Amino acid sequence: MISAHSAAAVRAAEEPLLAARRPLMATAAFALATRVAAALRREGYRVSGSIVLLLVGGGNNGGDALFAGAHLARRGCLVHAALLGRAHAGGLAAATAAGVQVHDLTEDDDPAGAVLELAGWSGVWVDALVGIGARGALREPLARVVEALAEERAENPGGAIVVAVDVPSGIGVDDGTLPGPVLPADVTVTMGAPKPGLLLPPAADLAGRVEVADVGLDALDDAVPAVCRLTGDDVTALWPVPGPGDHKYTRGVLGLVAGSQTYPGAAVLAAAGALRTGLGMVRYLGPEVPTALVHQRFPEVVAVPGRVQAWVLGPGVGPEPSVRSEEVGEALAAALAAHRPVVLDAGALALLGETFTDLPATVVLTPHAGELAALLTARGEETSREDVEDAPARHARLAAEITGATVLLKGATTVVAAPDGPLYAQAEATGWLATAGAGDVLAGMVGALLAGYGDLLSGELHGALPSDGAGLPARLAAAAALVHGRAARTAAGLTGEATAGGAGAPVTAMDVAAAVPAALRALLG
Ligand SMILES: NC(=O)C1=CN([C@@H]2O[C@H](COP(=O)(O)OP(=O)(O)OC[C@H]3O[C@@H](n4cnc5c(N)ncnc54)[C@H](OP(=O)(O)O)[C@@H]3O)[C@@H](O)[C@H]2O)[C@H](O)CC1
Ligand SMILES: [K+]
Repeated sequence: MISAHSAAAVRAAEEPLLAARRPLMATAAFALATRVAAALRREGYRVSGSIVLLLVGGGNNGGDALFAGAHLARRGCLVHAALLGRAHAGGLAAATAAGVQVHDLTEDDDPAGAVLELAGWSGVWVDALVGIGARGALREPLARVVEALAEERAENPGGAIVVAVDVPSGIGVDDGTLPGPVLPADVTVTMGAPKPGLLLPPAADLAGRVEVADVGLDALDDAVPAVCRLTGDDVTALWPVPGPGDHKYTRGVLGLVAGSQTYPGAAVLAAAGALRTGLGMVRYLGPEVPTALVHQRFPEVVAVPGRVQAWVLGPGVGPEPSVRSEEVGEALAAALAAHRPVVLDAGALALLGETFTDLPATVVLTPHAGELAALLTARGEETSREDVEDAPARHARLAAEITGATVLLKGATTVVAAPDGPLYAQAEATGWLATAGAGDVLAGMVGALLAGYGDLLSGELHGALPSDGAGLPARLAAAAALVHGRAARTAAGLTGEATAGGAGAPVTAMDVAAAVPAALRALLG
């Protein structure tokens, strides 16, 4: 699992080390210099003779860069430091002594112009304007400098390598927002632990490859992270693998109230997602047309009421009141009365405006940005789709707090929030996954996992959730998002790992469901 910690948690972890006079900045700077050199070599450049431009702000973030610049100068780099704030005194002294050429632009009439000129000769730009000490959007003149560099980079994408120190300057460190201009990085060398903004959209998209420099912040090992990203190993540990003694009720039965006469296909897609995820049985309850379609594709689905351990309600049901949405409401009331975990998708989300106001975290909402905006607005928090897209984590958390439910916000990076505990941010998806029906498949997958843990989540097995059980629905939802993304990559002809390159090819939602077993095989072995 990749764990990100807030700026405050990192400072708290630093405190005792700084009090004990541990040379954190020296460690950070050495790691930064090493990573800059590695980035140069990866691009096929020699370290010695490369020209490096340090963009130095007035805090310790700039200090890291100045000390790193001294190391790089000693390794034969030609290092320029553009000072855009009152520079860290020790760092400046070390840099000057090592032969770094210092350009004090604090009083310059046109600092953006001066920086652009230096940037034009340089093979690496080290962004050390602000780190975790940033408050809000970059102020002038930093904003202008960053805008000019970002424009230059956009026009000349194969140009300099951009290395951000700790975070790309100016991102919302704790919430992943972009309050103002930010220079996109190729590499972010982050100190001690990733910061939430390096995992959360939209800021995470500007961080490039995130490399963690170990500066010995051991206290973070025991701290609850602010944001997590599950990796394949976490999913392997979490996925319910049946043993020889299992039968369909121990594996989990999922009740599915999805699809309508208007949108019958969603029933098939949600059933496909659930069945490919692996569970004991899908019990489908719906009108004639979707039932026939489901049976045509999956004869194993049972279409009569009976015992169920978790529910998926709403895919393929419109948001407007209808007979079908009433059925969804009745199923939700029954599921809640039986303390069963539930996934609420599409039309089911529209029920949460006035009724079902106080939900347990075992209810997982799976909105996209527009649906989340509508839900929040219906709950008195006027919100647009753009508001959600600008700050997905904040809005997912707000919806979780207001409803009590776990919220899986779909997007290129899927964010999962519970009313408390860490957020999850899963970024396995490929652009090909943005296709009709992919959300129905995901709802079925989350439902199947909840069904697998259904008796546990209902408190039936142990009378109570295990100690980490409060976060279990969020973890399961994040695991489903990971496998959904990897299945899409597999179906698109890409390798399962999100870091691998290649363009791939289009996929349908059914292709994604069909590729879930292959994605799982790669994970479960
Ligand atoms: N603590 C340590 O020994 C270590 C820290 N590391 C690195 O340090 C930074 C955090 O350093 P800090 O000095 O606390 O803060 P920053 O450098 O991130 O930023 C502070 C300066 O930035 C100015 N500022 C703040 N917000 C803005 C803004 N929106 N626009 C422009 N300028 C801004 C601020 O000026 P003020 O006038 O607002 O006070 C400061 O000048 C951390 O990120 C690490 O890189 C080491 O890595 C480990 C040791
Ligand atoms: K920075």
